[in-house]
Parts: sequence; structure tokens; C-alpha cells
Amino acid sequence: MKPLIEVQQVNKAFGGLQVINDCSIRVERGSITGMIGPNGAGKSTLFNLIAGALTPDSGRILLDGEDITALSADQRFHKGLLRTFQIAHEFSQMSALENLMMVPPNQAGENLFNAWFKPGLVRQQEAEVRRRALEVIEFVGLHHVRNELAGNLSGGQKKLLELGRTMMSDAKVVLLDEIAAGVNRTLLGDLMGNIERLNRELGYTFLVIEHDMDMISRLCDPVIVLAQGSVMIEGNIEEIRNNPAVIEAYFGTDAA
Ligand SMILES: Nc1ncnc2c1ncn2[C@@H]1O[C@H](COP(=O)(O)OP(=O)(O)OP(=O)(O)O)[C@@H](O)[C@H]1O
Repeated sequence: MKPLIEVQQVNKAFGGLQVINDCSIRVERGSITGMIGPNGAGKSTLFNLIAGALTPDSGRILLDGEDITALSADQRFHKGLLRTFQIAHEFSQMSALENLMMVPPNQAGENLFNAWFKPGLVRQQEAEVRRRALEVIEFVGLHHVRNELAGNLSGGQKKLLELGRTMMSDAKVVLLDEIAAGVNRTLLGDLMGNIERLNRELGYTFLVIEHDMDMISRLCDPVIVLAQGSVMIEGNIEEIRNNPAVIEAYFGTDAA
């Protein structure tokens, strides 16, 4: 079967610095693929290249077999390639529920033609969006704070809300960039449980960059280790943990 994401021999330099170096990865449909690597290995740069925030100097990026290298981040989003973003400042003054209701693209309410000529349709679609937002907020465990301003939520609750926002659109694959950072262990447990359920029950595919090894061990298979802009090794977490080259890349040659 075709991989959902395929990065083929991608290169990216900033000035004279070759940050991504003939890098090829595959993210299989239905997987939660982890990506780890030492600081500066190029993980965030690779995410930006996949999401469309950066353009590669050479190489191709495919989504479900289609070459998306020339598409903008927005066009990739509409094809179901989503990335969690921090809640933007302008949304912090809206309730958690309203934040979810803002997400769906192609809302009929934004279409002037529909607003003038099909007001019934707009009301019907708004009701549908609200129903879905209520389901999603229940799913991510934030029903009790649905009317709180997003800006007043704790760090961990904001991450759950970000995950909820990705669920409001039709995602094929979700890129998660260090979502464990700054989240307390209880909420992190909820977050991981929700990612597992999205994967198992709803068929979401994930690509996860994470420094938190507990999270990588619990969720991810396979795990890709990136070093100096290319793949050092890929395998399950045990293979990664026991690989001497990985130990050296993380801890230096003195590591026992
Ligand atoms: N826009 C940019 N301009 C110049 N250099 C950049 C730019 N973005 C990243 N770099 C450099 O590219 C290298 C890789 O950075 P990147 O953030 O992709 O690594 P990372 O693996 O995500 O690191 P970390 O784990 O610390 O987040 C670093 O040396 C960084 O300084």
C-alpha cells in the first residue's frame, strides 16, 4: 500500500548550512510514527517542509501518492494534512467551544451567496458544526471548560484543545510537534489516550516529533531517528534504544 506521507531525497540549506541532507522517510497509513533526534538534527525543519511552511531545495514530498511539493501550506491543509498550532492570540478571547467551531473550512456561513439565498442551509450547517464541536470537546475531555476563554485554559488543556481543533476538519494525517512540552503528567496521559483512540478508532495517522521518551515508547511504532538532517535508523523503540549509533549520537562517545 502507498505510504500516506513520503519524503523523497529532500535537501534544505539555510545559507551555507545543510540542515536536511538527502532525507527520505515514509509514514505508513494508520501508523503513529515517531521522530526523535538530537537538538539541531533538523526535525522541525523537516516538519515545516512536510507541512508546506518551507520549500525544499530539491526532492519531493508526496501525500497519499500525490506530489504536493509545490502546494502551499493552506492547500496541503485542505488535502487533509494537518498540523497542531498553538492557539492564536486572537482566539484566546473566545471560548473553548467557539475555538472548535471556528475550524471547519468551507463553512456555508462564510459564503455570501449562501447567506443571502439559503439562510436555512446556513442555520442547518451551523447547528451541525456546533453538534460536532460538542462531540469533539467531550472526546478530548474539556466539556467542563467548554465555556471558558481559551486564553484562560492551562497549558495542558490548550494542547487538548489544539488536538480537538485538528479533529474538527477532515484529517488524513496529523503532525504533532512536541505537544508534551509543559504538560503535566495527568493531562499528558489524557492526551496520549486521545491520540491512541483517534488512531485506533477513527483511523488517524500521526507523525510525532517528541523529546518525551515515555510518550514515544507508549505511542510510536516505528520510530525514526534523525541526525544531521538524514535518517540514522528506523525501527521499533527497543531496536532504537539498543542501537549503539543512537546512544552515541545522544550521549557522545563517552556514553556507557
Ligand atoms: N530559518 C532558519 N534559518 C537559519 N537556520 C535555521 C533556520 N531554521 C533552522 N535553522 C538551523 O537548522 C538546524 C536544525 O534546526 P531544527 O530546528 O530543524 O532542529 P531540531 O531537530 O528541530 O532541533 P530541536 O530538537 O532543538 O528543536 C539548526 O542548526 C538551526 O539553527
